[in-house]
Amino acid sequence: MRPYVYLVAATTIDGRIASYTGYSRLSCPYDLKRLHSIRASVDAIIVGANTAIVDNPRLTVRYVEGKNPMRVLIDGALRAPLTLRIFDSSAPTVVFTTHKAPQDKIHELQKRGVKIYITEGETVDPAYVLDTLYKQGVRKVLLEGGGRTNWEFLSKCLVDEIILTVTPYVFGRGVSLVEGAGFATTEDTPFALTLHSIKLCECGQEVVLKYHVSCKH
Ligand SMILES: NC(=O)C1=CN([C@@H]2O[C@H](COP(=O)(O)OP(=O)(O)OC[C@H]3O[C@@H](n4cnc5c(N)ncnc54)[C@H](O)[C@@H]3O)[C@@H](O)[C@H]2O)C=CC1
Ligand SMILES: Nc1nc(O)c(N)c(N[C@@H]2O[C@H](COP(=O)(O)O)[C@@H](O)[C@H]2O)n1
Repeated sequence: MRPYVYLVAATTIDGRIASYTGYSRLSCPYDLKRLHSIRASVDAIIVGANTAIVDNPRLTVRYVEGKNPMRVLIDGALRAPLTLRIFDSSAPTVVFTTHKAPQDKIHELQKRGVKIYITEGETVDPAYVLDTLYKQGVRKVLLEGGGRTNWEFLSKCLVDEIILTVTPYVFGRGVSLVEGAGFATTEDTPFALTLHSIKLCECGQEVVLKYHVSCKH
């Protein structure tokens, strides 16, 4: 058993979630409200190290009423500086890392109440992350990127729903919604997407697409 996983992001029309400089503020206020409603409905939010470092996000519920979910950072080498907001006391934070993590950083975070899982291997197995969270009572997870982390979960068929807001911008290069080794053809994906709904955002300029993800095998 594992939690239900929503992958939520805002992209440009050329499929980028960030520009080549890391700029990623794409969503309008209505879309941010939608994002925060999803945050309020889940038990945990997962982000990768680059998102934590580049954006320094709070990952809290602010634009709607609701409880802050647990924040989960996947950071194989524990590169995230201790000064990041994700390590403040506004919500519980859990880190999944590997033997590459510096010991002094681990101890400092543990002192602050951050739960650290040091997993075997060179990278963190996303299935292990979900299994561990499930055992802690987490039933719904919001995967908030970035591209590499989205790949880690999606390529292993560990996403159930994708909620994508397409915004009226073009970056030309930057970080794609999913950043990994890639698939050669549409046949090669281990999953299939089914369009569930299309909604024009209240701002009139953004389109919210919902896809259900099913595993082929
Ligand atoms: N527009 C949007 O909706 C969003 C945009 N972003 C943007 O995405 C960009 C970051 O995306 P990426 O560079 O693709 O990085 P990322 O945020 O996915 O982080 C990748 C890093 O996380 C760690 N990591 C992830 N999975 C791991 C695993 N299985 N094992 C070990 N370590 C693992 C590694 O350190 C890896 O280098 C940022 O610029 C951010 O602003 C992020 C979220 C949403
Ligand atoms: N859905 C969505 N739309 C955007 O335009 C975004 N830039 C993001 N980014 C995600 O939100 C995090 C920032 O969260 P806080 O406002 O600091 O709580 C950022 O790190 C991405 O995960 N998402």
